[in-house]
Amino acid sequence: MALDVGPVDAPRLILLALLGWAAWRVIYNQYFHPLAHFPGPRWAACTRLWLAYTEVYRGISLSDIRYQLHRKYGDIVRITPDELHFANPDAFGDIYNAQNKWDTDYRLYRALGMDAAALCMVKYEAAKQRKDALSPLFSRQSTMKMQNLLKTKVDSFCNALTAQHATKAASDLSLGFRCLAMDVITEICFGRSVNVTHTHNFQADLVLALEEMLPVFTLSKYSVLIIWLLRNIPRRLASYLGSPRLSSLFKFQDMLKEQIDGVFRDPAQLEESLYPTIYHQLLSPAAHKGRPLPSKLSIFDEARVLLLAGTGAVGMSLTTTVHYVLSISGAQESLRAELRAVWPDINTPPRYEVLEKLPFLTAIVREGFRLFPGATSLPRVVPPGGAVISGVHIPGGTVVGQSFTFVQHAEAVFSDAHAFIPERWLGEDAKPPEASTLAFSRGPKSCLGINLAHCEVYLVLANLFRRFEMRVDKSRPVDLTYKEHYAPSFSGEHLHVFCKPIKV
Ligand code: HEM
Repeated sequence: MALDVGPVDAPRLILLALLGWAAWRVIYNQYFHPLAHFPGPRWAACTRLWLAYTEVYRGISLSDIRYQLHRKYGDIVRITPDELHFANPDAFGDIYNAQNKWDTDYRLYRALGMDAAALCMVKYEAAKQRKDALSPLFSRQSTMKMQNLLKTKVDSFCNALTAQHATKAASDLSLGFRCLAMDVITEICFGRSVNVTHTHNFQADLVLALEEMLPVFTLSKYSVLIIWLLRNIPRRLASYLGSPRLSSLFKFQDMLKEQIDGVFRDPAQLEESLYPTIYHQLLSPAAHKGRPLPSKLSIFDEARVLLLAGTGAVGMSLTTTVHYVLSISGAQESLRAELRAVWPDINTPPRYEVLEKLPFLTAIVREGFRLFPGATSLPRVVPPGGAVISGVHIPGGTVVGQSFTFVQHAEAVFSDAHAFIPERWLGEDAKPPEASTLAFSRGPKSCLGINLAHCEVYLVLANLFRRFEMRVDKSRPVDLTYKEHYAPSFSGEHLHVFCKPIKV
């Protein structure tokens, strides 16, 4: 006999079917899922909503959640129904290495709302092709060629510090480093610097707007609606919900769109540029080896990723490093003495190639990158055949990851791991240099800007410590506690430093 479903019963039936499906998913995830035997909170195994509740509603940073879970459940924790997180530092190399051509997990990468950029492409092959096209712009050779341009930006930054000191005020270096990094990345990528270093004490709206955007990425991991809004929200509403500063971000995006329209309309204008930009690379048929060139939208997404990636990590790792150097008695004097030996005349700074050979400066750079809480757990999808991670077979399709701090801050790898000890990179028992580049990840999705980041960090530290006597403003003690929103965000008191110029 046919079931007589009237118009009133249909919604009820749909609701019942949905509830039944949800109940079945919970039971399946708990008892029959291939990851059912991995330890973790019961509700985390049932539904992703547990993590959303803990991270978004309770406001606990994902990095803290992971440490708490590993303390309770051991080395491998099931953090959502289909995701495992590893505490054992050996897992890092099993997940992030050049041989693993694994896809990335769409839930994190799509959440950034820039799907058509290499970083957010979840399929290995597509991401690699795009990255290969961009890489020459950020090679070591190319970075060396751009050094004079970097030097100009660092000089402007130092002039801003000098001007601020003339008013007897401390400089907000947390923002200052990000302003400088933003000036550099916009000049290199788009041939047009935003010049935010000139903003009074570095309070640049564009930099602050990027910081305000970070928590949105934590929300968008759990909601497609927010991802949609990221692209489509009316500007007025965004500024109302967020802050008026967002308008500076919108203006910048308009500038990018205009630029992209311009190069599509008249590619010949690229020939006028003094340096190659991302447009030269992304619109070069040779760089794409005969494959179709990216669309306007795709270039726009790439540009936005570069702005984000090239600003925050450089700025925050410099903040971390300078804070620690200034917290060790005598460290800035030792560094200055080393710098003076290769830079006796203050008006004739050495090139990066000289600076990168200085042992103490190098040890400081490495230790700074190690302590910077850099990347979150970057989720990768185990291929269908499964994989062995940390000595355990993990089924295909599992999302796996390890927060970099589980290696960089692990006592088993670095003794007294939370202390800033540049000496661990010096002498006969020195740690191998590659251990300091973990912060840039490993394998096919490792950082595109590693050469540029090193060059910037060396030039900035050398200029700061050779050209200024620095003293922390103790009335405003810095707080480097961070919250994880894809990238870490330092939401506490900024690093304020009196920077007194050195004349000779
Ligand atoms: C201290 C500075 C930096 C650190 C610690 C850092 C770290 C990282 C890490 C860990 C990743 C991997 C992200 C993932 O797999 O999700 C990454 C990717 C990336 N970084 Fe950096 N980064 C830094 C500076 C820069 C700079 C200056 C640029 C500018 C060009 C840049 C551009 C990128 C891009 C475009 C990607 C995506 C690569 C891909 O699509 O596979 N980064 N970075």
